[in-house]
Amino acid sequence: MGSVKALIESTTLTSIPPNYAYNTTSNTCNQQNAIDPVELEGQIPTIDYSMLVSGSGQQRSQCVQQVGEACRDWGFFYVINHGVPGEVMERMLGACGDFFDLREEEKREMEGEEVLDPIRCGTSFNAAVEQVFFWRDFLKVFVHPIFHSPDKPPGFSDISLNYSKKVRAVMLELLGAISESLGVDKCYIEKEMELEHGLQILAANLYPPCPQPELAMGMPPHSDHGLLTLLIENQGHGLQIHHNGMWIHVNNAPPSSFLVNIADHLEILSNGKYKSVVHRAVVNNKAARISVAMAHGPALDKVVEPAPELVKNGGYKAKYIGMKYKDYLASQQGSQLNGKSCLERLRIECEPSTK
Ligand SMILES: O=C(O)CCC(=O)C(=O)O
Ligand SMILES: [Fe+2]
Repeated sequence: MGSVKALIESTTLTSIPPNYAYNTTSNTCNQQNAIDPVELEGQIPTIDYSMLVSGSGQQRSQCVQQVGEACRDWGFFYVINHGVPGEVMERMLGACGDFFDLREEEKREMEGEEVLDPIRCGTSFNAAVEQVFFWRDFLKVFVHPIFHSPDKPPGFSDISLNYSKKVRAVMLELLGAISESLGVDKCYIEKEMELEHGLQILAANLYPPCPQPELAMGMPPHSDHGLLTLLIENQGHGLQIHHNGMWIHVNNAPPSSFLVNIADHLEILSNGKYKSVVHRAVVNNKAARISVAMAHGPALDKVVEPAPELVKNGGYKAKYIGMKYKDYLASQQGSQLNGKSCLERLRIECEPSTK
């Protein structure tokens, strides 16, 4: 199937083809889709990363507490002063733009066949199983534990290697703070999830300008697999997160910040103390939007289940059954993306224990 980029460049579109019409009554009459977005500005918490790595003891523990509150109350937060230079982020976004500018035949060589192929590009989310397509082209590359890269465009490999390493260091420090905020040792998540062999996926999204943005959808409501996602974008006005029953526009990112979100396997590991958050990407009719989401998960063969220490600390029974990360990934990426449906299948209904 051709990319959305090729579609809009092949002709002058004044309306979207019917198979991209997502926002029809049959699709939006249920669940989160029906709720109008409500703008709440400046509320997503901001974490000053420098306090974690170079603050005084007191500043650091204050920051760990803020991280814990952001995870508990929002599941999304900005990270500033993280030490990754703004130009490294810009170059990464630029290289992804150059990738999407490759000729269709060049991109087709990198389509991939299986959801676990280390380099995969395409359009929509999983066009093989979808009836309605999303206004989105994507590139997904496994960059850890083994680094992969498309061999085009020139420079992509160096830029993505440098970016991936820098983001990984930030992610590990954040997971350290998250571990501490859960009352366990700083290295707890890193060790338990075998992050030395952890999967890291660079996922680049292109949302070309759309003639009928109110009808199309860039990415449907979903939560991310893995532990933590760090996102950057070339412009705001696209991402929305579902918070307290409302859709919130995310468009006031502090300059050069990462937007970090809790993903499904941190919800499982923390036994639901920190929850992954449903989000979606809408499109606009003015300019192409590019986002680069760096997803960080455990080792592919790791069975993720609620951590015994965290189950006990909370005085609750395990709320999720364990599943191998690889199997979860294959199941989520190989079907239609639909809210938290994949995670819900692992949920155990249980009452608080009496002890
Ligand atoms: O483009 C965005 O802002 C969201 C992308 C996203 O949710 C994802 O890649 O999982
Ligand atoms: Fe996402």
